[in-house]
Amino acid sequence: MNILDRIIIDKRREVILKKSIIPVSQLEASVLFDRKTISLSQNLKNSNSGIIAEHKRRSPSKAEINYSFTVEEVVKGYENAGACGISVLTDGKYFGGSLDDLLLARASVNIPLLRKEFIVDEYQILEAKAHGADLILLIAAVLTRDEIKSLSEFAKSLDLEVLLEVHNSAELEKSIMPSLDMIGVNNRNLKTFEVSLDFSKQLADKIPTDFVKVSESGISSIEAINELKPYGYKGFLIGENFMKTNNAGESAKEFISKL
Ligand SMILES: O=C(O)c1ccccc1NCC(=O)[C@H](O)[C@H](O)COP(=O)(O)O
Repeated sequence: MNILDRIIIDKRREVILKKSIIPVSQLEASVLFDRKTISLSQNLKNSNSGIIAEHKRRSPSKAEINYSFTVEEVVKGYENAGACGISVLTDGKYFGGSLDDLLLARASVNIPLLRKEFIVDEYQILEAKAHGADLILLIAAVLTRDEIKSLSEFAKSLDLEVLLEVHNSAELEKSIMPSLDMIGVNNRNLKTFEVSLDFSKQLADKIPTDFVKVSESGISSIEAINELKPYGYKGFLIGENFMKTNNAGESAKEFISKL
């Protein structure tokens, strides 16, 4: 079984357990539930840099990345660097993240926050809203078209934007629908961990112009961004390249200043 399938099996179990402990009414009672969200897609359209910086402690493709800074320090550093938005990984088992990370990030910055999670159930979207997210990620590789439709429409009903992630043309073709805001091409194959910017380049023309295009993963140089921009990409999701340094915020600042 590949890692993505394993993550999804664990995630479905986790959601069942969480639902039995924290009722929806408790999520809806969060003071953040009625908060007006901030649009990442608008920020990306109006930005020259387009950087979405990620808080990522570790990942299945790389054991530990960085533990020396607090969530607050990292996300404030990203905001100060001029990032358009921040992605916060909330999966615990494989990425060492949590919903508390999202909450701490929300309390620290005023730019859009993506709940980076393996979403398989509306409950996780309610959690995202209750913990201060502005947008959610849906991964086409693990969802049917009907699931993408119902989950994205549910997110939109809560005023959350939706970033749909694809890795190949079959995933893209099955997923295009009006309830998405941004389409992200993951340069990392989540089943084999192969990374190549060619995935973004090959799919670019197939993404309808109504969606903001985001290139995700494996981006570590200004040259990579300059290569991707002519393909219409407005957003660039970067995690490891910043988090592996001894100061993620400063590293993002130096990177963005060169764009
Ligand atoms: O990063 C992984 O190893 C990974 C493995 C399995 C599923 C998802 C995974 N990553 C999530 C992401 O999408 C990345 O963290 C994000 O795009 C940033 O990538 P990078 O800049 O390469 O850290």
